[in-house]
Amino acid sequence: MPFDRSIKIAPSILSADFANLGAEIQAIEARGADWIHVDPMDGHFVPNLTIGPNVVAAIRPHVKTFMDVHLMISPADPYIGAFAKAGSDMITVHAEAGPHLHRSLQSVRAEGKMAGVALNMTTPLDHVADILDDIDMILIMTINPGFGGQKFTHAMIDKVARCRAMIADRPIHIQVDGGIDPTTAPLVAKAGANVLVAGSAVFRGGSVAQPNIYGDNIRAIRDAAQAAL
Ligand SMILES: O=C(CO)[C@@H](O)[C@H](O)COP(=O)(O)O
Ligand SMILES: [Fe+2]
Repeated sequence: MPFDRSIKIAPSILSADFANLGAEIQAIEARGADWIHVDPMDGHFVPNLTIGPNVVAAIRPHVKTFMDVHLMISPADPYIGAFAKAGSDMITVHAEAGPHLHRSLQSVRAEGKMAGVALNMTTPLDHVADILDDIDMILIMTINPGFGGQKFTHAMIDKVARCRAMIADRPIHIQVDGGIDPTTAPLVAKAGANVLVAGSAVFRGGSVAQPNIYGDNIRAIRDAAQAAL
């Protein structure tokens, strides 16, 4: 199958109602979510504690699309097996999480999962330039990781463009995460990102009782991004 570089909207369930995660996932998938983005955080690599492998396993039966797991855990290696067995489709590790990024990627692929690398805003593209064959996705952070609802960092647009040039025609997704909404989505899409994570901009104003708002929010982000291509 040819590599699919079309725009994908990946709602971050960090902004969902945690008391209703299964229903929230069903609601956003029924209204256009392409991937489900999950944000495990360890209270050490980032100053927040969120989701562990048990929760990922619990929501897995509700995810019919693609489970994209962004590990904000350092070191990640001791937990890769657990998140793989919980049903992740993509496991993304931070380049800064250490101690050996390439070994982490090997572990993810050995579990039969797709392997992503997240780069914090101050981490240069050089960290992945020599290992592109071992990567399925590069996640360019557009905020400091740890919390939803932060403001997009415009300086990252040029980094996305340089990442697009670096990967050329390789089958690697470029994901952006942080402050993506209908205003910022076209900027990153034009620069070359094809997987747009959005938490607050998807869940804002909606609920499982008012799910059509999720559909409106997803559509607004996708339409804005596609109009820029
Ligand atoms: O990884 C993270 C936060 O560290 C994200 O996935 C956020 O959940 C995105 O939230 P918004 O900026 O879209 O509200
Ligand atoms: Fe994330």
